Amino acid sequence: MDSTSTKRRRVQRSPSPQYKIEDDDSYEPYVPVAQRRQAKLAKLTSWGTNNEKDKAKLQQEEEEEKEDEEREEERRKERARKERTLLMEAQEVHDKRAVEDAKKTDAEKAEEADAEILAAIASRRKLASDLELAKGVQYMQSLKTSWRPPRFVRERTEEQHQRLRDKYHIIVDGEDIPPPIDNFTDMKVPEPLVKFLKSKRITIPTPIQLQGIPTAFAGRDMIGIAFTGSGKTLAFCLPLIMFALEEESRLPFLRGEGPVGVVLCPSRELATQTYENVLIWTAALAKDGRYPQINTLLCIGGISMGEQSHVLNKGIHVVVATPGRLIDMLEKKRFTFDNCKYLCMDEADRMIDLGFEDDVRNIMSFFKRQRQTLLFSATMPRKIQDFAQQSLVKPILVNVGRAGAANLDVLQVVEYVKQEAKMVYLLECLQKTPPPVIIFSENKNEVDDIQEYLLLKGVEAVAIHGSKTQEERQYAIKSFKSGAKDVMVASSVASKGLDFNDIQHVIIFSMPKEIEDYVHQIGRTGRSGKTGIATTFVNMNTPEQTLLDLKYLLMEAGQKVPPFLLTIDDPRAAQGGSLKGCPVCGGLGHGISNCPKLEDTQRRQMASHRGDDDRGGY
Ligand SMILES: Nc1ncnc2c1ncn2[C@@H]1O[C@H](COP(=O)(O)OP(=O)(O)OP(=O)(O)O)[C@@H](O)[C@H]1O
Repeated sequence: MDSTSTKRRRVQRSPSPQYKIEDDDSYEPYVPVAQRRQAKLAKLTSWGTNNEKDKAKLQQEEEEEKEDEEREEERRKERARKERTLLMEAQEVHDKRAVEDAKKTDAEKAEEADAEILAAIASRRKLASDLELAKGVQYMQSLKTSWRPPRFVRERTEEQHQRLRDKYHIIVDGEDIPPPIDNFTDMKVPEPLVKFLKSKRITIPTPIQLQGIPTAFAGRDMIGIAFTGSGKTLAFCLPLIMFALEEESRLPFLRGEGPVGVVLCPSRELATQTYENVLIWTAALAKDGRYPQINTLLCIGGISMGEQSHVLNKGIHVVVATPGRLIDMLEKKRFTFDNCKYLCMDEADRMIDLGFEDDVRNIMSFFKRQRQTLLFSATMPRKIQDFAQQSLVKPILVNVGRAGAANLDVLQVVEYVKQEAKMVYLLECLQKTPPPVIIFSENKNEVDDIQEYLLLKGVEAVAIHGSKTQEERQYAIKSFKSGAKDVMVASSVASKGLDFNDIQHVIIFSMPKEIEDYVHQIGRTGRSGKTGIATTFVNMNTPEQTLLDLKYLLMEAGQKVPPFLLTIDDPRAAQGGSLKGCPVCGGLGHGISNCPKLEDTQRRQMASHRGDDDRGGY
């Protein structure tokens, strides 16, 4: 800017709080432009000179002044723009948002609120161990194994693979997905084991096995989701047994060496059952004489590890454990995970979900090298899937049916039974099918009351819940499994993963608040392709939201919905909102903001912060 214009600006501005005059001494009163022009004209006229030169000069000066004025006006506007207060801007943003909000429907607003809650709970740390997180270790490639699909399978096109998946309703997601194989022999499962499985009527792989076993054999991290009773145990145990066989054949394990892999379970009962399966399958291999003995250790609370000393004194190939006892053993260095490279979590959503996440992270910190991680469950809400997926290496998702959907082989009957009429009606219900029957109740005292009532009525019943001793629990399972007892009354302890022979009928005496628990409970029947019945008692004590979850689940499974359930309206439908399942529990009848599981988890977390958490199952 030149000095003339500076000066001109000074004279043109009247003092105001906003435009401070820099040099008061040079102040000149403001003379409007028109007045100045008049003065100039008068001056020229008075000189009596009317020549062309003077006129041109006057014109030029006028033009310059005009330009100056325009420039000044521009600057003024610019300054005004810059000096708009933040408050004004904030007000504008607020007004704009208010207009946008007014346009949104209640359902859209609710959806936004749900997304915010989900984002808040999803911001948890990854599942990688503390050590891995601290060292910033991040594995980018999956583990390499020596397993290859047979050549004729490799030569199939991707379209052929997909056709096979479509045939069995298998949904997969991930990079470089190994091919599905619909035959155990083609999967290269050792012949004596194939023979043994055949003797147990396991001849054709189930959908989760057909895609899950090749995926695990190929060393890939995976999330396996499939209906209750669809053979997930074999899908994750077989690969571990094969890896153990391979390592033992290469260099036999000596005392203090191993394990090759570990299977983590959320309850002692489930761990015991998985352990027994591994024992049977590895024994079938060893019996053949061509394969080495695989040593398996059961590592659960409530049993003396002295009983397992015969295994601890040898090299260990496989460990089946509950988290609490496993951490204890690792801390005492009874064995190490220095060479462990396979970690499978059964009922994984439970393990990660209900406050056991830190235990799992702690267990992971004992691994000294890259591992293959597998998560399996019948219910795996989106929140857990997202969370787990971030923590696995190039994971493959193998999904058979919707996660959390009921097994279609179970006939679901829901009956309205008044609280005081339940016991009597229970006896009537027991007549529906021959034994064995399981009765579920949410409450330990109620479990005891039901057992007592049935015993009085001459029904051979055992009971199992978290407050029973380990011996009592073992006795109940053993006598029920062997057929010595006809009825087992259980709290949710027995609902997850336990595989009893040919349960005919499941009676849910009190409907659990969380629909996932219901799915697991009815899933004790209708296993391995057989059909079963589930009768559920509901009444006015059952929360409406639970009833809505139940209504949608029945509709999804194509089951008969009783009239009293049909009359319950979904408030979300009234708002015109979407009826997507809850990402926290998978329930179809509510959103995240009123998820009973989220409430429970938060309550549990608060309890654990206070130090009064009950981890009874361990
Ligand atoms: N390919 C197969 N063909 C027939 N039966 C099978 C097959 N694979 C496993 N089974 C049998 O099916 C039953 C259920 O298997 P398993 O306990 O592994 O189910 P699951 O999917 O883990 O169920 P849950 O989700 O309830 O734990 C078992 O008795 C098992 O022996």
